[in-house]
Amino acid sequence: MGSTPVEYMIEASSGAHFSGFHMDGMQALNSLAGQATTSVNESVHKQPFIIGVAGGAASGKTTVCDMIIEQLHDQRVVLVNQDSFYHSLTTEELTRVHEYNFDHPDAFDNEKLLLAVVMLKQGKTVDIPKYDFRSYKNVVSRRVNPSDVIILEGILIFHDPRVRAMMNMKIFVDTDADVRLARRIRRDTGEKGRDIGMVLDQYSKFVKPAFDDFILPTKKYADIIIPRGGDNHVAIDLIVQHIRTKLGQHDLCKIYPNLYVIHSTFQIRGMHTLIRDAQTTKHDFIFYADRLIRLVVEHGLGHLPFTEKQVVTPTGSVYTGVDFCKRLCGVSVIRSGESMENALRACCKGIKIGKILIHREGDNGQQLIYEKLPQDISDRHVLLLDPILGTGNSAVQAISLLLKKGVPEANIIFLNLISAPQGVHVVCKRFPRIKIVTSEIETGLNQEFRVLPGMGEFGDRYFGTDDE
Ligand SMILES: Nc1ncnc2c1ncn2[C@@H]1O[C@H](COP(=O)(O)OP(=O)(O)O)[C@@H](O)[C@H]1O
Ligand SMILES: Nc1ccn([C@@H]2O[C@H](COP(=O)(O)O)[C@@H](O)[C@H]2O)c(=O)n1
Ligand SMILES: [Mg+2]
Repeated sequence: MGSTPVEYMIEASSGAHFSGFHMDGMQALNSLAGQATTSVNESVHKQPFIIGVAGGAASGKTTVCDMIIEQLHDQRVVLVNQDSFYHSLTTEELTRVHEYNFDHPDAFDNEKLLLAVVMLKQGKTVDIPKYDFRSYKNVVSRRVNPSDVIILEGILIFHDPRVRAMMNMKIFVDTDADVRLARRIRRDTGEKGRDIGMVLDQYSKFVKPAFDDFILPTKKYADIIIPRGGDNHVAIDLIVQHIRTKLGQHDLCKIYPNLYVIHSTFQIRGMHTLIRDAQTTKHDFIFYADRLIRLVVEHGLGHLPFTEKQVVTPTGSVYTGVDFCKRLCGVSVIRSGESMENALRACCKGIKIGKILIHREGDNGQQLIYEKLPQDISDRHVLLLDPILGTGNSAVQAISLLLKKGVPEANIIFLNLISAPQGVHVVCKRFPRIKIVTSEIETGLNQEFRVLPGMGEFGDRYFGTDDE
């Protein structure tokens, strides 16, 4: 697998945190440092979803993994077993194999495992050794191709914090010790052709103590603990559902839990196709932009807090519902943001709407020119309106002003029609508690800081101030 230092590989992979947008991630950092330079990354690669499955020996890990793989039949899934990374025994060790502790973390080549996971995470092909339980050696290797889902399975797969950190989901299979022992005896005497006395000796000398000392302490890292292993169909269904949702999500949503991209449908794609088309008439542009804006606004309102409310229906029955949040207001970033005001007014009768004007000089120098905000804005939830999030520089100015006015960061919902990854990184990193709701994530920015593929100057097209 070459001799590239693992630390370097991890660093590159933790571009993983800018998943799918490695270069753009770096550029976002530059932007953060006030030097917004961005271009479209041509070598975008989608990050795989990495699942770790740990648990005692014979707890049912492989069985659970097989069931997940079967249910994810339409995805590219690869299973990597920690067993593959057992050190081959030397001739000396082979003569005293009954004294060898296969359940200790040192029994594995942890660096090799780490490197393999880093490479798979980066979408690279990797050769994984195959371990033979009868000869106690790595005999051959198999080629593993990049996949959408990578499942890492093994008794101590949560042991190394570097491997753990690369996992998107951690599962611990929790099976009673007696059941594990009974299964182990059956498996080792059958499949591995071992003597029952040897199996029991190994269990009391190494397997049980190592479970208590090394495996059980990693249970705390699990996101999901599955009792009854493969018999727990509900847990497996839920896990598969979650993986499917995550795979369908934009990679940025995996990094920033407060970024919400509205669920795409062919209607939504169709509307985007129309408003992005340079040939679309002004009338159609406004019509379809309004439809999309309305969807974003409705989705954004769904993130406001609510209180439970009961009403009596005309049939005399009690309906338990919710009451809308009353303390809210809109703030539009002039001029494009004003295009979103109608949709907000249509959803929230009589809502107060403030305004902010930020002057753009190039795209580095941003200057706040004008603001008119409700006096009691600090007591309100704020829907900040701007159809396009590009570099994130104007957004940072606008949000900073709201914070200065006393609006809690968590009370701000930033509504966009389209958002560039660079802007998302900048805003989400600087203001991790605000929510961004958008209808599509763009590819990137061009040299002039224009969003790509974008839809041109939104304000000009919407308000009819472009040349035509
Ligand atoms: N729910 C179950 N009921 C009965 N036998 C099971 C169950 N789950 C696993 N087994 C059996 O127990 C043994 C160990 O299961 P496996 O999934 O290989 O565990 P692990 O990968 O954790 O070592 C296998 O022989 C398997 O067929
Ligand atoms: N040569 C070996 C290598 C490992 N073991 C045992 O396998 C167990 C881990 O495998 P699971 O599929 O059960 O996770 C572990 O308890 C080792 O003791 C072995 O017996 N011989
Ligand atoms: Mg197994």
